Amino acid sequence: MSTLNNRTLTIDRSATSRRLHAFYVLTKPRVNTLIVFCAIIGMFLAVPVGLPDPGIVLAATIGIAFVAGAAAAMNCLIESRIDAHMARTRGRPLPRGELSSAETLGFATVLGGAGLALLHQLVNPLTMWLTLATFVGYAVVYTILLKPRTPQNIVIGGASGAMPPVLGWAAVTGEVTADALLLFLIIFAWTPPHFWALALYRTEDYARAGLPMLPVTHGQEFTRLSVLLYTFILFGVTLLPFATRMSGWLYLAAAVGLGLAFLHHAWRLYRNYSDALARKTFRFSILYLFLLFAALLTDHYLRF
Ligand code: HEM
Ligand SMILES: CC(C)=CCC/C(C)=C/CC/C(C)=C/COP(=O)(O)OP(=O)(O)O
Repeated sequence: MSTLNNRTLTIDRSATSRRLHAFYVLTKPRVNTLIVFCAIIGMFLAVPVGLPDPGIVLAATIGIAFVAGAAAAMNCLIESRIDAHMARTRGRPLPRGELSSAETLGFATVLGGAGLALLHQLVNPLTMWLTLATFVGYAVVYTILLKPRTPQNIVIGGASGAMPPVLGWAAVTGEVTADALLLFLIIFAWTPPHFWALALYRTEDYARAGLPMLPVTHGQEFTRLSVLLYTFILFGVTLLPFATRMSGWLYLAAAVGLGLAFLHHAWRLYRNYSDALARKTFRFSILYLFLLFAALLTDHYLRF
């Protein structure tokens, strides 16, 4: 009898941990780690000398992470049918039937509500409103309105992905300055080459799901050219923090080095396409953004 009870307990426990893991997957934890990292860098860059208030940093980080997780869960809910058609996404909790729509909606509401309350009570109302606007920008404007309608979906929708450093900045200063907008601009220009590199080697997936991504609507060659053009724009935009004296020589060296490496990937992709190269370029885009923001932070503290 006691053996049976033990076994039932073990099965229950593993069922519970599977469900907890499914909720965790809904928040797109890997994407959101970089999103939150960029928000934290925004918090540190916003303070001219010294460190931001650790209590604000902690509350803002948790608040932004919760709302970003809720936005990802809403995206999974809205796109569960589309996700079922794509090899990359069909293993997500909703298409697999691990979680119901009601559970996902409940989870996103509680997580997002908790994040917004935290931002309002422990950070400041401006950050709460900007984070809410970012949530709506991703879950509604991008996911519902733009993504199924236009290949410019990620160019326009990228504005919400570019918000995290602005949110971090607003959290510690209570305002949004021109320097914060430069950080926005960097992620905004980075998003098209980041996403289109992936879309190039996932074109069949997107075509099957009926989504008008650039390689589906305008073909591979036009997309490769677009990646190259946006990587040039990104290169120019990343020089602005140095040009405006927001950042110094160390940052400039990193921006030029990383920018040339990104251009090298984009150029090779343009001249000599392969899925493997597109995958490599996509992976590099992530490393690039991480290192560029790390360079902004290092430069900020080594100059003082
Ligand atoms: C509208 C803007 C964006 C679009 C459409 C987009 C699209 C995508 C897609 C489709 C993936 C593959 C995800 C998967 O297979 O689960 C991905 C991965 C990723 N994205 Fe983005 N992205 C955007 C903005 C951003 C931003 C702003 C960041 C960070 C600041 C970011 C960071 C990442 C990271 C770290 C991954 C890798 C995830 C992994 O390894 O599983 N993305 N992105
Ligand atoms: C509140 C806050 C900071 C929110 C930030 C959330 C945000 C704007 C995320 C953008 C990055 C992202 C998850 C893209 C996935 O694109 P996709 O949804 O087209 O990818 P999929 O096909 O994998 O679902």
